[in-house]
Parts: sequence; C-alpha cells; structure tokens
Amino acid sequence: MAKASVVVPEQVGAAAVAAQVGCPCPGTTLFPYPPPRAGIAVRRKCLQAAQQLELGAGLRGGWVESMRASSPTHAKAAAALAAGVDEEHAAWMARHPSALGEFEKVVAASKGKQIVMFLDYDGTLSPIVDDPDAAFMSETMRMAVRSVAKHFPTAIVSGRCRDKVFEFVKLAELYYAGSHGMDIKGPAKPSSSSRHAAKSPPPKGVLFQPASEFLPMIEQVHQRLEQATSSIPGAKVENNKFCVSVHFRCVDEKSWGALAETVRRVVREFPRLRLSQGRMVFEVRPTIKWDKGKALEFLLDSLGFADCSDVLPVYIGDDRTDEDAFKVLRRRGQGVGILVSKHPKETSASFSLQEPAEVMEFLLRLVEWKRLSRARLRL
Ligand SMILES: O=P(O)(O)OC[C@H]1O[C@H](O[C@H]2O[C@H](CO)[C@@H](O)[C@H](O)[C@H]2O)[C@H](O)[C@@H](O)[C@@H]1O
Repeated sequence: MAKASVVVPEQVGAAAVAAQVGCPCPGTTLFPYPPPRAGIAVRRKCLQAAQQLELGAGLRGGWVESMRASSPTHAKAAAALAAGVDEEHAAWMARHPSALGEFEKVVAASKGKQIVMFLDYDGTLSPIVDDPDAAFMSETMRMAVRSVAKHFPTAIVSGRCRDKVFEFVKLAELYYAGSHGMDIKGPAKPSSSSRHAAKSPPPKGVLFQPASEFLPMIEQVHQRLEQATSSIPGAKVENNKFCVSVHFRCVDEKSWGALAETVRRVVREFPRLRLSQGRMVFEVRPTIKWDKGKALEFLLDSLGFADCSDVLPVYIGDDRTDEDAFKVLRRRGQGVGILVSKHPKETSASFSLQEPAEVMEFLLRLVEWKRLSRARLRL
C-alpha cells in the first residue's frame, strides 16, 4: 500500500496531522499498515495454500502445508529453516511494534476520542490448549477485562458460539459477537462505561443474527462432519451455532491430508457454506458477506459511533479471522489493530503483543492510564 497517509510506527505520535491526508474521517488517526515483505516467504507460501483451500482449489499437499502453517510449532520450525530468522523477526517487529513498547503512542492517538475495545477470545484472552472445552480464562484476566469495561465499551468477538464464550468470560456488562460475528448481543447488565461513553443508550438483547436461515443447514453439516470424521482419531467437531469448527490439533499429522479431504468433501455437499482455516482448525460457515470486521462496524454503529471521528476502536486478536477486523480498521483509517503472535505473520494489524499475558498487561496499563488522566482532569 503506498498511501500518503500511512505513517511508520516512529511517527505515530507526531503524525496525527499528516495521517489525516486521505483519511475518510477528519480527525482520525491512521496507523501504519505496511505491505508484507519478501522475508516472510515461507509463511506467504502457507497463506497461499490456505487461500487455495478456501477457494477449494488446493491439492492435498497444499492443504497439509496450510494446516502446518496454522501451528505455531510447525511454523516456527519452518521459519527456522529459512536463513536470517532473527533478522526477519526484527524486521517484522519494526513494522508491527509491541503495543506495550509503544503504549504512549497508542494512548496519544486516543486524545479527544472514545476508545471502544474489541477482544477476540481464544489465543487472546485465554491460552491455546488442546481441548477446546478447557480453554479457560484466568481470574486475573477476567478482572482486567472487567476493569477495561468500566472505562470503555467492550465487546468479545469470537468464532465460538456466543453462549459458550459467555460461559468462559462470565461478564454480563460486555457485548458479545459469537460465531465469527454472526450472533451479536448487547450487555445484559449496564456498566459505567455504557452510561457515559456510548453515544446511544446501550442496546439490550440480541441485536443481529444475519445467518438465522442457516441454522438447520449448520445442524445438518455438523452431523455430517461428526459422522465423516469419526474414524480419524483426535478429530473434534464443534458446533458453534452459526458455524462449525473441525479441530485437528490432536490429529496425527499423517492423517491431516485425509481429514482435509473428508471435510472438503462434506462441505461440497452444501454449496451455501464455505471452508476456511484458523489455528489448527477448519471453519465451516455460511457464504454470506459477514465476518468479524462487519461485526466491529455493526457494534460501532449500535454504540452511536457511525461515521464518527471521535472514536478509537482497539481490536486485539490472534487468528486469521481477526484479519477481517484489522482490514476494516485499515480501510476506515481509524483505530488500532493488535495481532497476538510470537512469530512473524502476514497481518493487517499495526501493532503486536506476544501472548495473552501481554494482552492482560496492555489492558491493565490502559485502565491505569485512564484512571490517571481522569484524576488529572479533576485537579
Ligand atoms: O475467534 P476465537 O475466539 O479465537 O475462536 C476461534 C476458534 O477458537 C477455538 O479454537 C482454538 O482454541 C482452542 C482452545 O485453545 C484450540 O484447541 C484450537 O486448536 C484453536 O483453533 C474454538 O474451539 C473454535 O471453535 C473457534 O472457532
């Protein structure tokens, strides 16, 4: 991307004005979204394989390569084979600096704006574990999210079924967008942020379910996938209400090709469903044009921030599906996209954090910064 309005990380603080050139909303800050560099050749190959998979054009080898890429261990090993790993990592970090290291710049960008927080769940608030039913969030993380929600409207945006992610997070004052944003619900209980931060009164109850008509089809494909994969040890099919996940984290790598073919064969029976891939998981979902990025925009609109320049959406996520949200921020020229990853990845996010522990540190620093700035205002 060669837009005049793109700023490099070192310029973020001083470049708010320059960043407005070509920016859709006057007064919004554009964060750096540089193009991927050639150094990430291995990952690019894997990404291409993933795209092929999504298009249904991949060969068996391409699928397995893409499946390997979704495993940090495999990806690390692959990257280690390439020369100059450290150099590549340093170059990547220069383009996607730590949101903790650049904290002052991030908060400077929120001057005069309302921060709205969007948080992915798996791999962002909870560490990745083998058993998807055991992806618990720590009590300290829960307290951090609760504190954030006291100051800023906060939404959980997850691939999981909304009820399930709520069972993990257990905070009634948040917005929840489950099934990759296809199931959006307002807070069950008002928080102090909803009283003073949102421009519109916080909407209650179910707000949007763009894929309701797909419910019977999702139920059907879920059953078909369970049947078809039952002979592959370790494969796990998860019904996420408006989409289905097929996990291969516990499947022997020798069987990955067979699993990919099985999943693809079943999905082909349902032309209105599509297949994509997350972290060691296949995602089956409706072909409708709705994703985490659209959910982010829907929530901003619901909060009364449609076409506003005085809002700073902050989105933190670790997975390919979170890229849709990072791209929306990039397109709007507004907000902060933070990728959670220890390893270089192609991303449209502008900043990075290594793991959930760093996400928690970032959230707590944000709360502390908000408290201090309020205290300063009272003086
Ligand atoms: O959007 P998210 O909240 O990140 O959800 C994406 C998928 O997350 C879960 O799977 C991932 O986490 C599991 C537990 O750590 C891990 O075992 C799995 O390999 C990961 O892909 C969830 O189970 C899926 O349904 C979500 O789609």
